[in-house]
Amino acid sequence: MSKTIKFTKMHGAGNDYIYVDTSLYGIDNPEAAAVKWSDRHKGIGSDGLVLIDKSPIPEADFSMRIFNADGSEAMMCGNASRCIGKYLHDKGLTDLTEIRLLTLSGIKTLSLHLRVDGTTESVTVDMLAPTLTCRSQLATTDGTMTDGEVEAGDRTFRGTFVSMGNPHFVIFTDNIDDIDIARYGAILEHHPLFPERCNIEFAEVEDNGNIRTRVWERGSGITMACGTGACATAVAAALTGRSPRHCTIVMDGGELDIRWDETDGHVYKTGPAEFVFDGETEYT
Ligand SMILES: N[C@@H](CCC[C@H](N)C(=O)O)C(=O)O
Repeated sequence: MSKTIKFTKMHGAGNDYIYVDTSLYGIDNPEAAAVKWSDRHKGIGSDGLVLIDKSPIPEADFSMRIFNADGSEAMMCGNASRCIGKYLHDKGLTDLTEIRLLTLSGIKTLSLHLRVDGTTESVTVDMLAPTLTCRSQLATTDGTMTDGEVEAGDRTFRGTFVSMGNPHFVIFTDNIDDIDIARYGAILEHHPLFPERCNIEFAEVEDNGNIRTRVWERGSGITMACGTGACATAVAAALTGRSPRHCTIVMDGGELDIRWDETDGHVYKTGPAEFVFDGETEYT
């Protein structure tokens, strides 16, 4: 039987998702809904689907699940987590301005920065500590790779593996605008080095110290920004001596401020969160 689902379209630095409050609207098959609704021609159009609910455990306030446009579920989404903060606060679902969000990669704290009219302008997310050794996500003998060589079709790239819960491979280059992101991103996403597939970031340090980054996301392809990808890029840049631990990542859809704290080892990500529109759709 078909039912009407209310949803909200939001974006963080151009990384756009469809948000559904599953405490109101149950979605039995989120994988299929993500594929159908994300379609930019025949659906609503998005980089994926995000489900928001109350937390099932007392240590967190709310929970999220994220499905890419191909229906695959990811452990975490940095841009969506900021949008969830705005969604919950600006729709009056919570008075909290520090929200503990349960994700598949742990509880992330969202700190909301409000405008004078009380709406949310930007959000800082404590993304917890990056993981640099992960044998399930990286098939090297020790589960690490820093500036290692990887072949992709007719090219060899050097890159660094960083997991922010989800896997990232960060490639620094001097000619970012000349790289065919669609071609090499797709090859690298499915490279045997990455048993769970991988998100791929191509990055270039600019003269002013900002890091220009273009993204190929696992399960969604080229996106305008990736929050976990921005964190992974900043961590890879600091690890390899290309940048201090606090930097600005400039993506096609906007800028994210990333700080890898020396004391607690956590990565703090600050950036915009925007409503696009509310809508409803039939769900069968
Ligand atoms: N856009 C996201 C990450 C979404 C999941 C990713 N494609 C994956 O499969 O790991 C972000 O902002 O972090």
